[in-house]
Amino acid sequence: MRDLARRHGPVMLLRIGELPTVVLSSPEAAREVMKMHDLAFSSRPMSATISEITNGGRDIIFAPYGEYWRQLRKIAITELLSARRVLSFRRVREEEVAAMLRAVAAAASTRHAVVDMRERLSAVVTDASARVVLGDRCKDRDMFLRQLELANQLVAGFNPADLWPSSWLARRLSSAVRRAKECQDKVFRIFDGIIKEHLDRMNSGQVLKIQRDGELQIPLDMDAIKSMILDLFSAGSETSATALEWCLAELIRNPRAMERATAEVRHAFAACGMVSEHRLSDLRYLHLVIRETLRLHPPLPLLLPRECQEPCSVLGYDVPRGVAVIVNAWALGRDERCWPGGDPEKFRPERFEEDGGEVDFKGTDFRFLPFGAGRRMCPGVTFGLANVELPLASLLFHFDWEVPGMAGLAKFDMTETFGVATHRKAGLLLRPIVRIPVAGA
Ligand code: HEM
Repeated sequence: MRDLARRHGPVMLLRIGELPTVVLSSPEAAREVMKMHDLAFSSRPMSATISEITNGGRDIIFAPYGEYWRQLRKIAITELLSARRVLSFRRVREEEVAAMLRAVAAAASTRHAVVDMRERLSAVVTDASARVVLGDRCKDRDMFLRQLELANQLVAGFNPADLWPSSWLARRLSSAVRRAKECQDKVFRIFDGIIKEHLDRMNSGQVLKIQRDGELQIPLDMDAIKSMILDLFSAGSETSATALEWCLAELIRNPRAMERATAEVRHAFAACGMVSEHRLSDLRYLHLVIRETLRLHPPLPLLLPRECQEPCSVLGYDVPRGVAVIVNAWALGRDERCWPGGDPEKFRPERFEEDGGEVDFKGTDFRFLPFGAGRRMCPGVTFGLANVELPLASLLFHFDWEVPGMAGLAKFDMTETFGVATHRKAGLLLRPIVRIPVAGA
């Protein structure tokens, strides 16, 4: 889509199957949709597969703009995602990261000492999120992650039932809607088990307490609660784990950046022998690394689609009602016009330093939109960053990293997978070398 936009301009109308889809690929176009006409683009298109997975949009991500959505979003923010709440979950994150470090250190002491870091990163984020959202680890975590991965592919929408919604035949021939239903059933069954175990406990997790304690304007039944929990996992864990994986992969591929980030964290925490969350804000370069990673690899490269609710004009082009609108954040992050520091394809965290720290992802700078912007902007920025910062800093503090059997770093594969969230296609098999011992390992 980036290459097409270079030929046809920053506002393109694509007809994908039966679906007219407007693709925006410049900061100016993104600003018009997410700021000037934000209200008109504050709902999302609903496909047959998304409808199955979200119970017809009874979750936060796909609920139509309105009172129901506002209530769900408010609950998620007050119970889970506000800066104060995120801070209060610090101990959970520290415990989960400590467990991951012990497991990596144990693997480092074996003869082959190769660790599947994707698996580890995914596990640490999922376990920490499960403890916060549900009140305990998810026993069926691996099965759950497989279902999330499947949902990630299905909701991308490239199946006949979603592309030709008016066709009875396409719906019959496509297995996607059936698979989406099965996927939702399996995930809800996992939640049922956890909910049953914890509903009566005092520590039953932030989201489960809402239904019991809350005086809600619009009452939520258990299916709505489960849809919301699924959202907080799918939007939260998958994105944070993906960002973490790209951070580590980029550092491996860029030894100078790795050296600088490692030196910084080892210097900052030398006296404590471990990384603790309350001083993470001292790590200036690490934050530049995270920003640069999100620029090159926004975990949701096309954000989440919006739908035009009333006819609008975007950069002089008419956008009719009902059209899906996609902002190509991946293309914005790699646009040479937006990143004057030079070579936008290159991983160079220093570019954010040279910029005087001005460019941020708070939804006001339309060159850099890893979390989107406007009313439907990601409410989980603080939670997501907390999921990335502590594990990343800790892994650099305790270990050096090698890629086993790699002839040269140029061969380190950065190909992306297909899906709403895109992670690296190749696994992240790395050899950790302990530099600073891990407590309890
Ligand atoms: C690095 C981590 C994350 C990234 C890159 C990310 C990115 C995004 C993006 C691009 C959107 C769509 C925004 C738009 O339409 O303008 C979004 C929406 C959303 N995100 Fe995140 N996210 C992250 C972490 C999280 C976390 C940790 C949570 C919760 C635990 C979360 C919950 C949500 C929800 C509920 C929405 C839907 C908001 C709505 O439609 O009103 N995200 N996220």
